[in-house]
Amino acid sequence: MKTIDQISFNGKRALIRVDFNVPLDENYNITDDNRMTAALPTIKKILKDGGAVILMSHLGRPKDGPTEKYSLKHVVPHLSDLLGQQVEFANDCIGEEAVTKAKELEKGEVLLLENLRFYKEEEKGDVGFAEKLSKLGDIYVNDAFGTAHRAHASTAIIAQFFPEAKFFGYLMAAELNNAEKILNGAAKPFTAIMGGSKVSDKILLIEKLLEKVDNLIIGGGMAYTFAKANGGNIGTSLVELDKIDLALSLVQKAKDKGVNLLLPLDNVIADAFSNDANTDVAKTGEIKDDWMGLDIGPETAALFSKVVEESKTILWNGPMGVFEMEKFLVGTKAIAEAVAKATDNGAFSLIGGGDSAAAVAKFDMVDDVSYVSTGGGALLEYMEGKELPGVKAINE
Ligand SMILES: Nc1ncnc2c1ncn2[C@@H]1O[C@H](COP(=O)(O)OP(=O)(O)OP(=O)(O)O)[C@@H](O)[C@H]1O
Ligand SMILES: O=C(O)[C@H](O)COP(=O)(O)O
Repeated sequence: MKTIDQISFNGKRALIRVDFNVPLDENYNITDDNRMTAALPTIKKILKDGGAVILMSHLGRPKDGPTEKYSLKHVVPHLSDLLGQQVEFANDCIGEEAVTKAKELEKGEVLLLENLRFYKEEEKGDVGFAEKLSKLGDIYVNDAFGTAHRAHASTAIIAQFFPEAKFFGYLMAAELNNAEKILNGAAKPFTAIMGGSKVSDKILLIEKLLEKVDNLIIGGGMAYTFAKANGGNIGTSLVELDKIDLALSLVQKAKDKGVNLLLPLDNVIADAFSNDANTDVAKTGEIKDDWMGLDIGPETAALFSKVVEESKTILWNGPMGVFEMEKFLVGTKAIAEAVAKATDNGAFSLIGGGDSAAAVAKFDMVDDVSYVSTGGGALLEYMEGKELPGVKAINE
């Protein structure tokens, strides 16, 4: 793997694509900085070598050019704190200001460019735009694992302008190495825990995992499509009616492959999608009309936890319930505790990005699992066996 360990950045300007697409609250405070802290080792190595750093990223999905809400200037104070030095900011990612500021950077200094997606050329993978960006640095480093599944100007197209000077950052290398431990050579028993809102987002991954795992646990909103497929009453729970046949075929496939497929036995149900709702516990398939399942029930949590605790490799993607609300986080927390226990007993545990990572962070358990990925969609696509454009661009 071509990583930044292979060169010295002394006297060079490194143009680093990072994924600082972090959640911000209404006052522009960063509510989860995992993606920023994860990029620090790469930045620090380059500065220590005697290089200068130019960071580029997207934030959100702006549709109409420059928008206050999506400005990366909001992350400058926190990034400066994390690095222990003032980070410069360019109000545009290309153009005169960016060029001048990049050129004037001294050894050990850091410049952050404004949101790349203020130009529609970024998502289009425009070659001319990529070329303009490429002029800002001597060496291109891709450390944006979270965006590696996008063939955008800054994540993939730009690499052609650095045929001899393109490298993976440490975060990218760590993400790929950890994903590899799951994909190839997972110690058994191997358990995958799938949750979250929709089956449709995870079909390909589930199919791929059926080839590899011993146990497949399905919880969260997606479990109700399976419950419905089995003919039960699910009340007003989340369901994808057009995926019922698919759910049945996945159950059959699991049987054919000898995979132990575990679905919820009971559920915490509520009479409204609210933390103030009345709650009860119902067996799967026996949810009252007008009530909805918002978490796995206690019997299920105990069953899932037992299987997880006995595992040697664990992949977890998607919460077991609506963990954002206090009343419905118990199931997700029980699973997090089981994963932590297994990890303590020597298992390798990888937490997929997005909401499962947010849940583990909320429970303050990030250090109790083996690895929390910064990738949401990127990790899913990598696990599905797809070649990520951001990875391919450095490798070829
Ligand atoms: N029973 C349920 N009913 C409704 N929503 C649910 C239920 N269980 C979980 N959810 C919601 O599903 C959401 C997470 O689903 P998603 O598919 O996005 O998960 P993820 O894969 O972890 O996240 P990401 O896609 O960001 O990587 C959470 O906001 C959670 O509240
Ligand atoms: O949050 C993510 O998954 C990445 O930053 C990619 O963002 P995108 O889905 O808007 O391309």
